[in-house]
Amino acid sequence: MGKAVRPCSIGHRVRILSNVSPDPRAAARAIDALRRGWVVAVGGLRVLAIETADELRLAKFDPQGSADILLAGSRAATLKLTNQVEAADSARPVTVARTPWLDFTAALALADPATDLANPLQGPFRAIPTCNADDAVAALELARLTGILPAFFVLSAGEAEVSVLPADVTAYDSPDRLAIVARARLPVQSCESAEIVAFRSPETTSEHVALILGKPDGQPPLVRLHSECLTGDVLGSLKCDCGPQLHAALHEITESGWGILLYLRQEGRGIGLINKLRAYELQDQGFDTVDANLRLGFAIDSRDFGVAGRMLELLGQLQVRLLTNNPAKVAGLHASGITVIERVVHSLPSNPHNEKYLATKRDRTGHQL
Ligand SMILES: Nc1nc2c(ncn2[C@@H]2O[C@H](COP(=O)(O)OP(=O)(O)OP(=O)(O)O)[C@@H](O)[C@H]2O)c(=O)[nH]1
Ligand SMILES: [Zn+2]
Repeated sequence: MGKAVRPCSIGHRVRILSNVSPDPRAAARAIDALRRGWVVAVGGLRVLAIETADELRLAKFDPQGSADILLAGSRAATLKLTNQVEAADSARPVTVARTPWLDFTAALALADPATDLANPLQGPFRAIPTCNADDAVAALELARLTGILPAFFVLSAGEAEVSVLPADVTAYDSPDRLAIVARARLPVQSCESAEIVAFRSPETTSEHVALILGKPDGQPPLVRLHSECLTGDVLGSLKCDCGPQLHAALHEITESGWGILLYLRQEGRGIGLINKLRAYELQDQGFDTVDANLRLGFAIDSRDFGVAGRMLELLGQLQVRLLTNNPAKVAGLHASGITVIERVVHSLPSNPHNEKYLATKRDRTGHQL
């Protein structure tokens, strides 16, 4: 099957706007719109998220039935579509040409891996060059920030109620505008004199917190970056090690004299609760935590630890001892100007449900135990 030569028609009208400074609020509007199933212009593309669309919305968006499908590279690789394009990773968009048999139901099956094993896909499907690649990358990033599947019906520019540019998306996700907004005394089991400090930025809904345990004594604090895990932290899930790690960190920090636990709203390594639960469903089918993320069309880990760096900077702590097995956390803090003077191993006993998960972290994501 050869590659189709289909010209990309660039949306000049929207492109002209790229001279103005980035507007993170435009990204916030776009996230809201995608969640509600509305059409969004991302640069020179118009997209309709497959997950939040339906037959009627699709017919209105695309009366001719000519909208192609935009997928993340790692999802396309799962669908064996990447042999038709250059090597793909999750961040690299792949466009699938629309065909008469690619109706709404078929598009949903391309977007959602839940039924891959039960219903082999009907094809043939054909990958074609992606128009406005930067805009397509920004659309995929918006899907992650929205917590929906990274898959869209896509048309070139035209009317849309909401429009956003790639630079707006980057500005939205930047920790630069994070600020301290509230702080209060919070006695906790491990430390009665703890203080909680809450952070947020004007556009995002993520409210990160720091728990300061003990009194600063002039020494670099022992710090734990904890990424949100509703299932592990609150419900006591045995599938991961988050709950025990959280509680052990609170005690270890208190015992060390003083330190800080950063509770980062990065559920599911940044893909959100719903997508994490989709990954769990795939894990029930036999895929490990890494492959499950890739099959969904996400990176293995979407977290940006710059947010933690910014929080430590706002707390005036530029040197830390870090409780982690994850070298990416050390590198992420370094990249945001925080010196990690020591990495302290943070391993807890496994249980029969998380043994494989912990082995995958060691073998596939470079965790050092
Ligand atoms: N996508 C996805 N996220 C998961 C899965 N299991 C746990 N998580 C998320 O992974 C994050 C837990 O990571 P952390 O404990 O902060 O850190 P880590 O990368 O394991 O590194 P350590 O500091 O060594 O513990 C939380 O956001 C969890 O919700 C999974 O199977 N899939
Ligand atoms: Zn967890």
